[in-house]
Amino acid sequence: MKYEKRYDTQRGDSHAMGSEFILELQCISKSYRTPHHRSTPLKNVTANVANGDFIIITGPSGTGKSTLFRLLTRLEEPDEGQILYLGKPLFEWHPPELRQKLHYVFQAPVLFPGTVADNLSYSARLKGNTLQTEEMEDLLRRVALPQNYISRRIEELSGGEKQRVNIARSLSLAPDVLLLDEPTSALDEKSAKHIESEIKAYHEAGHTVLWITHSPEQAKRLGSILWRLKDGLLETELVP
Ligand SMILES: Nc1ncnc2c1ncn2[C@@H]1O[C@H](COP(=O)(O)OP(=O)(O)OP(=O)(O)O)[C@@H](O)[C@H]1O
Repeated sequence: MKYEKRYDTQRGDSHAMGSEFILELQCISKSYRTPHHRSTPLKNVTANVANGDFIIITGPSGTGKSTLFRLLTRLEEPDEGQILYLGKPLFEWHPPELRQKLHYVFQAPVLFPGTVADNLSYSARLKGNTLQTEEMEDLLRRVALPQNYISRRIEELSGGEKQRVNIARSLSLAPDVLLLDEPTSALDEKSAKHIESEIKAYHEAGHTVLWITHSPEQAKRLGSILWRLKDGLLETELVP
């Protein structure tokens, strides 16, 4: 699959958009307090994402990786600090528009009852378009699912198959920034590598990707920038 290249030069175009960075996290803090538990997954986190970056996010369980994605898509708000997308604070974006541009692929697939086709064409329908059968077949091929899965019912699929339908549906949205939360956690190694190469192609076409993983091997294969979250702090390093 060839993705249409969106930008001639990644960094150059982000400057052309009027902001040096596509995403800016400025002194972000987030705490949770329940009667039995208090945690502060993010403490004064500052980081920037340039247009076209491929960032791997890693860190022990419960250190705020998914929290970060929830803040980026305004499913939750930070207690302190602000996040800018294309130079504009997130609270100035209309959430549905924001979530099409900054798209969160949840770790547990969120699909509605019906067929694979119903789910794949959902985003197009929201925009008043229809998705042709060939386009759906192409989406399935991109996530290594057989084309006859178009008519399969969601409730008949395995966890890994649902995860792949979920990724295919997200790709059909062509978001500027793809936020992937352990997207291959339910997949065998061959399928996981297939997804990795599709997401790499998506990135090479000029999109920005943030990918949460617990696998050091996967991190090495994929990203050029590593964000490590621990004790509320974010360390950044370049992957050689
Ligand atoms: N709605 C909530 N209410 C209370 N605590 C929460 C809530 N959401 C998250 N937390 C807590 O915040 C911390 C960070 O959670 P988060 O899901 O971001 O971790 P994570 O790094 O993505 O973990 P994992 O690698 O296990 O998926 C955890 O201690 C979690 O218990």
